[in-house]
Amino acid sequence: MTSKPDRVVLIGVAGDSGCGKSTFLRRLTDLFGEETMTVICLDDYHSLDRKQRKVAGVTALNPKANNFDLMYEQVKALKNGEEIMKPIYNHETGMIDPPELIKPSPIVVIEGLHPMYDERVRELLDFSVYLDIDDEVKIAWKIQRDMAERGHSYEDVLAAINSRRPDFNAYIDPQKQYADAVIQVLPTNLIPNDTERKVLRVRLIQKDGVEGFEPAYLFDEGSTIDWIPCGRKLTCSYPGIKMHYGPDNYYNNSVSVLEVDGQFDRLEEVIYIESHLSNTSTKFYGELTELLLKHKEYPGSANGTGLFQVLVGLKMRATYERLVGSEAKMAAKAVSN
Ligand SMILES: Nc1ncnc2c1ncn2[C@@H]1O[C@H](COP(=O)(O)OP(=O)(O)OP(=O)(O)O)[C@@H](O)[C@H]1O
Ligand SMILES: O=C(CO)[C@H](O)[C@H](O)COP(=O)(O)O
Repeated sequence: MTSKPDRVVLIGVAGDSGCGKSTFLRRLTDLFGEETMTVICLDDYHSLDRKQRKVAGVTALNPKANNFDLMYEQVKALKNGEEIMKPIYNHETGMIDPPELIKPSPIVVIEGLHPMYDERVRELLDFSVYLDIDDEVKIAWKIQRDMAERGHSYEDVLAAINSRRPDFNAYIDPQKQYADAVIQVLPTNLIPNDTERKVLRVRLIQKDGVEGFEPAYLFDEGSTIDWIPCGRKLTCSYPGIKMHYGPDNYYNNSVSVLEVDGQFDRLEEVIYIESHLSNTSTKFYGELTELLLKHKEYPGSANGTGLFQVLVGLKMRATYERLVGSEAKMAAKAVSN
């Protein structure tokens, strides 16, 4: 991007480490393209490096280890279309590297532990999502990744999760009340006493009454529906698939919840589910399924995490188009007056 964008749309993606933020961002790149989107990892606003945190006895999740004033100033500047010199937190060395120049794109995504923590930063967001992974599932994912790819032992992974829990509960988890959409990942209800955590129950919690955000729904808006789609049009092996849709209350907000428990055997058959969903913000019939099929290999593609990540991505695209479109219309009106 060389020229200053007319309107920068700011998106927040929140979640703990290892909760699927990178996977979600890869799906967003499919929708927006790398040219249109700048991603800022908020780890870069750690004010204490790894050694200093150890000395001070605080985790990276603690606000004391982060510079929210600088985060606010720089995010605001990007939203105003200005360049910034962003610090860099180096995860390999645990130190803070010299800053880098960041130019704004039409879409700026801030992702990490604290996109909605500071009220000033939160107010700047045009759309936000919180990835809420249940502890049991988080442990299973982290163990799979950190043991296979990072050489950690089972005990190391468990100890790391436990040591972060108090600060996670105090500073990260409460942000979900501010999100426009929450993707909640839970153990399945379909297998009694499941310990494998391969089959998941995934809920998409969509805030009602947010300007320009029309929650997706199943069959009939506002009704409560339980649906077993398995049969002639959807192949399901054990333990099957159950879907649910209905209104609910979440942190004193009225929300619309969509839920998928189970796994898709054949991803191309998700078109059957898609054809019963409304307000998906797709541009053509089957776009949601097509986007899912584009990256079968991403973790979660065969369950509700993939489906809802794509759906939230489509909602972000609709927000972007609405804001850019309305700004363009306002500019045209100003010229004609
Ligand atoms: N939907 C999913 N289903 C199953 N496993 C998943 C899913 N999403 C993520 N994972 C697992 O969790 C790991 C972390 O995912 P990802 O890298 O997207 O998370 P992250 O939040 O960006 O992590 P970090 O901040 O630590 O880099 C993946 O390698 C994968 O093993
Ligand atoms: O929660 C995290 C976000 O990714 C990291 O633990 C945090 O950024 C500190 O990084 P490191 O463990 O590499 O020092």
